[in-house]
Amino acid sequence: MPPRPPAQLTLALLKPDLTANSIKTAKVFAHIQKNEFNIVAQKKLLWSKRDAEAFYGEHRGKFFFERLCGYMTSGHFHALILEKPNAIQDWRALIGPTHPPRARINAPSTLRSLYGLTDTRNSFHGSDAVDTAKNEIGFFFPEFELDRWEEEQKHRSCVSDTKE
Ligand SMILES: Nc1nc2c(ncn2[C@H]2C[C@H](O)[C@@H](COP(=O)(O)OP(=O)(O)OP(=O)(O)O)O2)c(=O)[nH]1
Ligand SMILES: Nc1ncnc2c1ncn2[C@@H]1O[C@H](COP(=O)(O)OP(=O)(O)O)[C@@H](O)[C@H]1O
Ligand SMILES: [Mg+2]
Repeated sequence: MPPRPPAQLTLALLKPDLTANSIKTAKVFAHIQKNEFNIVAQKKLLWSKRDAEAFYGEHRGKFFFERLCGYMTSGHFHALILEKPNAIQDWRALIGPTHPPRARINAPSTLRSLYGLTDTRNSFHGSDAVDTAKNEIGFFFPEFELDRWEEEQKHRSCVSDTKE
């Protein structure tokens, strides 16, 4: 039996346009399960403008920054911690390219292709790297004990190694 690859965490958002539609939201949770992501934590929240500007600070000054913050404060949305081997890369691959109109041409089976509306209202977010995921998990889930989770991963891999 090959050793079990280590699990990884990523921060996923189901943005307000999607969360407002309970049928589409249920379908997305089914996609998450079908793609074998484990939901380690989840919350539904409503952002202030300050929250949105803090999270998307890297885009301050870009032409779409105001409309992005307006979109992200337009309603409640889901924040999830997803766990899977290669969770960061797999979730980014599942949601697809940033712009849904292009995704519908280049990546038609991705979630942004299926559910995204426009370049700004693209319905999903996924952390883009290990450090980003750590920061974004801390941003949404300050109560989540990431160090403890990492210790548990080390223990799990030791146990599975000794079983080999
Ligand atoms: N470089 C640049 N691109 C722009 C500007 N304004 C709009 N665009 C781009 C953004 C989108 O990729 C595309 C369509 O713009 P829209 O105003 O329809 O924005 P978007 O598609 O994000 O729709 P939405 O804001 O959700 O209503 O054109 C701009 O001032 N500079
Ligand atoms: N050219 C654009 N026009 C409108 N909105 C954009 C554009 N580029 C990015 N955005 C919005 O800003 C968010 C963050 O952008 P970025 O980090 O580049 O993409 P991603 O969310 O795929 O990592 C995007 O999810 C989208 O909502
Ligand atoms: Mg990004």
